[in-house]
Amino acid sequence: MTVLSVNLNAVAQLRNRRDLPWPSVTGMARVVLDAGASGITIHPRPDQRHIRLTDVHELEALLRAEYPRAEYNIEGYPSADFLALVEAVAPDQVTFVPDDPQQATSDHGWDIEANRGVLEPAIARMKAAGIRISLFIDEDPSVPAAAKAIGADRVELYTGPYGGSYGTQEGDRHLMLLAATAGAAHAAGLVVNAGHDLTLENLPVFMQVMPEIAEVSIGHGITADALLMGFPEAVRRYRTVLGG
Ligand SMILES: CC(=O)[C@@H](O)[C@H](O)COP(=O)(O)O
Ligand SMILES: NCC(=O)COP(=O)(O)O
Repeated sequence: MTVLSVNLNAVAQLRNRRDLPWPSVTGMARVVLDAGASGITIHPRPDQRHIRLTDVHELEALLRAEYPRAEYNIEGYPSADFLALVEAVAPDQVTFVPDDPQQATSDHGWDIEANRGVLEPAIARMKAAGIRISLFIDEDPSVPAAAKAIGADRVELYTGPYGGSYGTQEGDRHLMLLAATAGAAHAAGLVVNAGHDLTLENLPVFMQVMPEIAEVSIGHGITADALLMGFPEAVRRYRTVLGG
C-alpha cells in the first residue's frame, strides 16, 4: 500500500492571511490523521510564508504525544539553519529539495553531481542523527544511481510536470519518464516517494503505472478538495486511490 502524507503548507498559508490562529495547523493535522492519513509533510521556507518555526515544533509535539505511529516528513533546502532545525526536531524523514529562498514553489529536482559538496555532508549529518533521507529528483532515470551513491535512502519523484499536463500526450510522456525513473531507483536499491501537483484526477493513472510507490505527499490538491468536501472525506478518497 502507498502511504498518504498530507502536506499542511496550504493550511498554514491560509492561517497566515490574518494575525489569528485559525485554521489551526495542528488542528488540521489531527483531522487528517484521524481520517486515516499516515503522516504529515511540511516544507518550511526561510521567509516562513506558510509553515512557521513554531508550527514545526508544535507538530513535533503533537505527533510524539498523540500520533506516535504517524510519519513526520520535513522538506527543504539543506541550509545550515534547516539542518539544525531538522536535527532538533528529529522527524522520521527529511526530504532535501533544491529550492532557492525566493522560489514560489518547488519546480525541479537535484542535479546531484553539481551539488555533491552540499548533499554529501548534509546526508551524513542526517544519518548520524538517525533520520531517513530522501532526495527530490526529476524524471530522469540517470539520477537515482547518483542519489544512492551519496547515501540517500529514498528519492521523491517531482511529479509537477505530469500533474500540470495530465490528460495530454505531454502528460503521458512525463508519466513514462517517471515510471522509468522509479524503475531505475528500485534497481539502485532506493525506496521511491512522489509528490507535487498530484490530485484525485491524475493520481489513479499514476498509481496504476507505479503501484510500488511507497509514499505520496500531497498538499495543494487535497486542500482544494477539502474546501469542497472537507478534509476527512478528501483523505478517504485519496486513500481509496492509494489502495486503502
Ligand atoms: C517539494 C515539494 O514538491 C513540495 O514540498 C512543495 O514544494 C511544497 O511547497 P509549497 O507549499 O511552498 O509550494
Ligand atoms: N512533496 C510534495 C508535497 O509535499 C506536496 O506538494 P503539492 O501537493 O502541494 O503540490
